[in-house]
Amino acid sequence: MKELKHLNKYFSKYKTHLIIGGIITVAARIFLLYTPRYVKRIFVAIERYDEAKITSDVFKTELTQAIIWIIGAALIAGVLTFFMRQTIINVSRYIEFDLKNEIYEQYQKLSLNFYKNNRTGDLMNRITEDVGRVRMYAGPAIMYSINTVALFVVALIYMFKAAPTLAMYTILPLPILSVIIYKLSREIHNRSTIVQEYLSKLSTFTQESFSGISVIKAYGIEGQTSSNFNSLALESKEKQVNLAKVQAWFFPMMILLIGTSNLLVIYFGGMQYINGEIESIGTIAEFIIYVNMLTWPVATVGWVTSIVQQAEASQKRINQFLKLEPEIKNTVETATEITGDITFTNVSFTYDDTNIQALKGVSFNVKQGETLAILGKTGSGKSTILDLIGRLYDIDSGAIAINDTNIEKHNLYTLRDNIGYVPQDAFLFSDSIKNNIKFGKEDATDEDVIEAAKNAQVHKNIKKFSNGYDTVLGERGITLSGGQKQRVSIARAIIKSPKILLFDDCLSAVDTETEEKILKNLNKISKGKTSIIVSHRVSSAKNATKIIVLDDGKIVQEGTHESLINQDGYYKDLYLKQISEGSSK
Ligand SMILES: Nc1ncnc2c1ncn2[C@@H]1O[C@H](COP(=O)(O)OP(=O)(O)OP(=O)(O)O)[C@@H](O)[C@H]1O
Repeated sequence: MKELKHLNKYFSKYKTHLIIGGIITVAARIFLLYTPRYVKRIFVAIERYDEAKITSDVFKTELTQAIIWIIGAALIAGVLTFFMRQTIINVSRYIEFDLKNEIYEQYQKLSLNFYKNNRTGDLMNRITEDVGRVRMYAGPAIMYSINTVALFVVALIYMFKAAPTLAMYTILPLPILSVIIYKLSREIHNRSTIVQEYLSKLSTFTQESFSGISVIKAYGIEGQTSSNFNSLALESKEKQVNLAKVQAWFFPMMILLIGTSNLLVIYFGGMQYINGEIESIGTIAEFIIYVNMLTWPVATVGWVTSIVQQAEASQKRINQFLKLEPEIKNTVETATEITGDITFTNVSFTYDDTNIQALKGVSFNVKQGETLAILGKTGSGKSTILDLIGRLYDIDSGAIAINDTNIEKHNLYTLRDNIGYVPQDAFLFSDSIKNNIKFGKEDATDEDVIEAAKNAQVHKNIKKFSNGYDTVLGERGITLSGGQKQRVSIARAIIKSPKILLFDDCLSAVDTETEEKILKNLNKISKGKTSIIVSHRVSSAKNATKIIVLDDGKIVQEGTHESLINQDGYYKDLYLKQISEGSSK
């Protein structure tokens, strides 16, 4: 129960609901237990009438009173049971909601490394499946526990008052029942975990084959994919059948044990009645009802134990993530000023997971209003520089300063708020084009969106879609071409009008003519802002204030376009290659 202590703050938050729920539960059980006692009274009345100890009128009155009590108590117990669920089960839904939000917020805070080290499926599972299991503890488990304890205590008091020896015999099989149900529940849980694993394998497989359907068709491997699916589905079916086998034991066991308890009551009750140890045959009827009423709650002891164990395991998995401290910490609470002067001094950085040293002593400076272009072979560290400016990772040595203040001394949120970042792989959400652009600035007007799209040279394309800016992208909507995606992503960055614009090879999928137009627009809108353009094309870099060329994490060339084309090296070679390619087209 150590891990489940995390939920105490929520229990305390909803304590009023829980206390009321508890009181209602106890009251409902008290009313429920009126039935066996009044059934006994009916039997006693019949016996006394039979023995002519009471008149027909008295008998009728007693019978009517008992029936009214039974119906009335059952109705009240029913209404109270409804409110019992409404309070306690609702609390479990509130806790589920709070816990999901807590986990989601924590996920948002954690750094990129966390996402690299954990699989998306696992993250999703903890926020859905695991929270679901914890909810079973916070709601049903607590409700059934109060229910069982209340029913048991009240019933035992009545039973021992009515016939102590018979009460002993009656409750004998109940612990056995509880242990059997516990064992069955555990086995059911183990097998259903395996079934869940197979279901998620199956859905991952199906999802991937649908996403990659064009590749599957192009390679003509539909048959092979179907047979892979078939074998996975076959294994999944076997696991389901295994689960069904254990589940099939549940009710027969219950029926067997209820039957045994009933037989014990009838046998020992009958003996005691014959020996005159109990006053009426009605006591046997009363006890049979008790046995049937107690069986389910006792069975739930085993079930609840297994729920608590599952919840403990799930909460442990949740706590593992909740206790993680984000690697990138915001150390400054108040907003700091960002102007756009960026200085790298001897910066080195190694990726933890791959141990690749992506930057080795990199130093450069770019002033507010200037444009820096970064070129270099693939894997030379260009994107890493951009990631470090946004503090997606913290550096190992050296220093990065923004307007002379170390980047770690800036408020992290102000810093990121002042950056417009266009990543290498433009990611667009399954939402309208308008919302995808507005993602950069939530309060942007339609005019702002159009303006940004025009500057990113994508307005004309968007206008051609029948729904224009309301066209939905992604799974539910249309797919944009690589170049269109890049331009929507550029519009999203520039709509923010940030102090620093970072473009990570984001013009690679557009033709040189469109590239030229976008660069011209960017030049216009980035007045007074700092821009860093990562590219493999000289055409993107030639107008930059400064160009640096990276090779294996080090700056190997630095200068302006004019100076670099007159210098032997990567830049000049690239320039010559690209103009010869251009002229041969
Ligand atoms: N997220 C990451 N985790 C681990 N290693 C990484 C990560 N990103 C990049 N690397 C490694 O760091 C080195 C520099 O990568 P980076 O993406 O900065 O290069 P790049 O110059 O932008 O390449 P490209 O032109 O192909 O985009 C590469 O060797 C790469 O394998």
